[in-house]
Amino acid sequence: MSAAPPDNDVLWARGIVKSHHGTPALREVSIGVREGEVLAVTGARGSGKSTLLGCLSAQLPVDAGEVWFNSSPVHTLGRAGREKLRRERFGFVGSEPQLVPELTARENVALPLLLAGVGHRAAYGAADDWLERLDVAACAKRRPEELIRSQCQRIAVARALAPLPRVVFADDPTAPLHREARDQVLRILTSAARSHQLTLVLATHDPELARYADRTVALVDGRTPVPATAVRRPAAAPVAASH
Ligand SMILES: Nc1ncnc2c1ncn2[C@@H]1O[C@H](COP(=O)(O)OP(=O)(O)OP(=O)(O)O)[C@@H](O)[C@H]1O
Repeated sequence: MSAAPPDNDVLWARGIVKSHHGTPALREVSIGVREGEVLAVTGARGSGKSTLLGCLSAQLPVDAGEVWFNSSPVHTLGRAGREKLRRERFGFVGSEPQLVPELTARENVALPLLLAGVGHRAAYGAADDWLERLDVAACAKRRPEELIRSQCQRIAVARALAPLPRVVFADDPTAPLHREARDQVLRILTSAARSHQLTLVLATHDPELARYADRTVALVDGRTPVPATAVRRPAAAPVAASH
């Protein structure tokens, strides 16, 4: 029997164990993510970052341990319950943009809003807004095949943020970007999260990118050797959500 999750933790996990086809990826990881914080999960390749984000975001069922979202258990949900939670509360940006190839940039960003029942005008209005913020408004009517990878990745970020999910999970989101675009996308992602009180969990193998986070948790070989002492970033001047 475990303790109840603290009230101010939007995500809370205790003793998560997860293997992929017999390969251990997480070995009793415990972590709390506070409401509205930007948390960086760092670690070398293969240290378990993607698996941890998968377990916290209800994409992967855990083998053992507990995951709670908003003081409700996630580890006891079946596939349908996890899908509903992901659709309604979470946004996801991966290292590949994974846009729908048949749709334009604007349609890709509007899609999750339309699927959630938002009206046509409001959904496309929000899509235009977020494309503008991510500096890809000029791509609105183009399909992914007509765009370069870094433009597609900005569109994927716009798509994740437009529905204003409670938590955004970003798994190495700047992998396809060169340095300048990388910094811009991370600034927009983190400042948008802060200005809209979204919680952002950012996995990266690049410890330099942790400077964008409020707090960092390091994974080593599927464990968190420095659990709660997590490095706290000094308060920084807020960055505007749009530019
Ligand atoms: N689908 C899979 N099948 C088998 N093993 C897997 C699978 N996914 C991950 N693993 C293994 O689980 C461990 C953790 O992988 P994970 O992708 O979570 O780490 P990571 O820190 O995100 O790595 P990277 O930075 O390369 O994405 C590694 O040993 C990896 O090889």
